[in-house]
Amino acid sequence: MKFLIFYLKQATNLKIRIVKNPKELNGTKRYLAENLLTSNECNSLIYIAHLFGLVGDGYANNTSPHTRNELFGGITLSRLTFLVNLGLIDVKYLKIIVNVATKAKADIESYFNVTNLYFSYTHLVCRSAIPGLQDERNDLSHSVHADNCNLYPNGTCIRAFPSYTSREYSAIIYLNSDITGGDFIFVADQKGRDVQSSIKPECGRMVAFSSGFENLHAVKAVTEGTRCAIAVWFTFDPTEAEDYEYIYNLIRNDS
Ligand SMILES: O=C(O)CCC(=O)C(=O)O
Ligand SMILES: [Fe+2]
Repeated sequence: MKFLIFYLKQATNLKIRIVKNPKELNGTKRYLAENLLTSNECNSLIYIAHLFGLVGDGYANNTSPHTRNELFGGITLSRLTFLVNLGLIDVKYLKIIVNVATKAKADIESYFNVTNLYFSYTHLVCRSAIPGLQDERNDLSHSVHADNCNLYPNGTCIRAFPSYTSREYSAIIYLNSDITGGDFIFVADQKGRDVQSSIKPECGRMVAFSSGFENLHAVKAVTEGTRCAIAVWFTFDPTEAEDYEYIYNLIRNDS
């Protein structure tokens, strides 16, 4: 038993490993890392997403914001905090998300040599293939886009509303691989034909990148199963920051 506890403690402090640099991913300001989460942590978050995830949460209640062949749902950090405060979810699940988001922030600051990033949005999100709607699919799960600008057919990307203009860096940390499809791709064109690199979701794997036009990306169709991830965006603008201080206090008071 003692050994098991020791092992679990060790496991949650896995050292992040950078496995691909921008060159290996065929672009700039992007990298791939492993070991952000243990398999226990991934399973815990998938459990919470299944139990409490709302279809459309985090997408202004739109159940299929990107493709009608999949259902999107999840839990935003603010709703999770609300449910913890109500006593409906154990604070340990909130801790896992806050820990991984905090690790991702530190890793991104160190990799890109920047300081003073703030969390701007944290979201546990799953996308599920809708059975019966998968035959001859040739759409993407998430079409080609940049995270902080609006991409236009003439190839320009304008940093203006309705895109999230304050986002500077993006991190997607994957929770599972038991799906068909769902690869994340960096692309050089709007149609997503010129793929620069592609990443298979896997528990604890993180793709991190600057949120601008230099990092056009998309998600390939998920044709079987449910693909879950934690998406975190970072900003330099404190007025756009999520209230992590409140959440840190909530966690601290619990332990
Ligand atoms: O889930 C992913 O792999 C990427 C999602 C994404 O690009 C986004 O939400 O902006
Ligand atoms: Fe994105």
